[in-house]
Amino acid sequence: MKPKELPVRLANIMKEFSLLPETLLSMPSVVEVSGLYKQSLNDLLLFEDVHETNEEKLNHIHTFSYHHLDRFTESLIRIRDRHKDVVLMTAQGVMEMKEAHSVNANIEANVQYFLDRFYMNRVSIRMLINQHTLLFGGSPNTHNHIGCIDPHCDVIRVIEDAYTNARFLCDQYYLASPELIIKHHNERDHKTYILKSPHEKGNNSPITVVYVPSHLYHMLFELFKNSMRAVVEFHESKSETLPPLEIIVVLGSEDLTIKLSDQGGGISRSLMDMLFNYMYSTAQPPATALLDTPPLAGYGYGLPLSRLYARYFHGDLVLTSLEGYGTDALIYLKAISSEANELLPVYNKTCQRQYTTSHQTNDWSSQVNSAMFIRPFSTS
Ligand SMILES: O=S(=O)(c1ccc(O)cc1O)N1Cc2ccccc2C1
Repeated sequence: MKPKELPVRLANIMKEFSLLPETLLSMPSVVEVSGLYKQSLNDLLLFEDVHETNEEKLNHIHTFSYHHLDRFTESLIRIRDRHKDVVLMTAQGVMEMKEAHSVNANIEANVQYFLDRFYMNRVSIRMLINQHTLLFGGSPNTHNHIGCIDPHCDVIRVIEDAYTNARFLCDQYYLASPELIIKHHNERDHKTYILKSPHEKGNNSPITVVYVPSHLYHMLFELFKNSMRAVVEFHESKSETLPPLEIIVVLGSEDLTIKLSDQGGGISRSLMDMLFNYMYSTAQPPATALLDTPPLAGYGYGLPLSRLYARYFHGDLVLTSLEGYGTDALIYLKAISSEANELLPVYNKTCQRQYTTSHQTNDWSSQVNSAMFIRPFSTS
């Protein structure tokens, strides 16, 4: 890791903090988060000079830097631990703001823009810290992982783990849970394999990708929770057997796509945007009642954060819903590792303009033109 990478990323997002609407910046939880970042930046700056030494101190630095490296790694671990509740704290700050002030579309747009970049910045900082502590922290290397990156991440296995754990939660709370059918299609050998039940081991070559298993798990666990809840609640009054979830994994030449389909009744287009909106996901209006009773409560940020994990390595997470029937959730990953570099927020004029310009009001309007709705007399 370039020695200045971490302080640069911390400093970038701290500068952006200062552009936030005062109504959010002044919230107690946000003030506390800002304090954590200042503290952590100061911790890192203590190591600033270690890398800039002239020749004659080099020998001294060698012994010192080994000792220093330990202190540097310890400092990173302390920073990672200090920031472990930042997502919850900022969500609390959003909640405090909604209770204390009226929020207009402009503030909502700024909060959405900021939190996407703030959480992406945080994912990248935690990634750097984990890489450093795993590579230099002395812990034994888990079977040729590079830090937290698995060069042969077995997608089906992570799907099975996420399904099993989400299903356990679902059974505990609803005393029922849908089955899962897994299909996978490999562009290279043009065959589609169907695994009826997840524990059945297919004898075909596993679909693997260079990825961070914990990121993939986080996304899948979130999607399984949503789909299981949807299927159980949509069908419980119908006392039918629950329709199974279906997953298809397709390894293409550029994309590795995972599509999870449920028959959970879906969601209307007008509500869909709320699922990724930090302001709605932290509020308690009926709209989020959909997704915030136990055991899925407290996962209000689950979808926006999962989408950030997907986008961090230039992938994406997309929902398409058929209201009244069910929802497809698609995770797109880069099939080629060289394409999967980090996607980082950049602090520049464009970003500053985002906070300073007021968002244009709607420049489309819906006209009811009665002439269009005059039915021709029916001939039937
Ligand atoms: O909005 S959803 O279509 C939905 C959203 C995301 C997802 O991953 C899967 C989904 O199915 N859906 C979530 C949910 C919860 C309780 C009752 C009904 C529903 C409908």
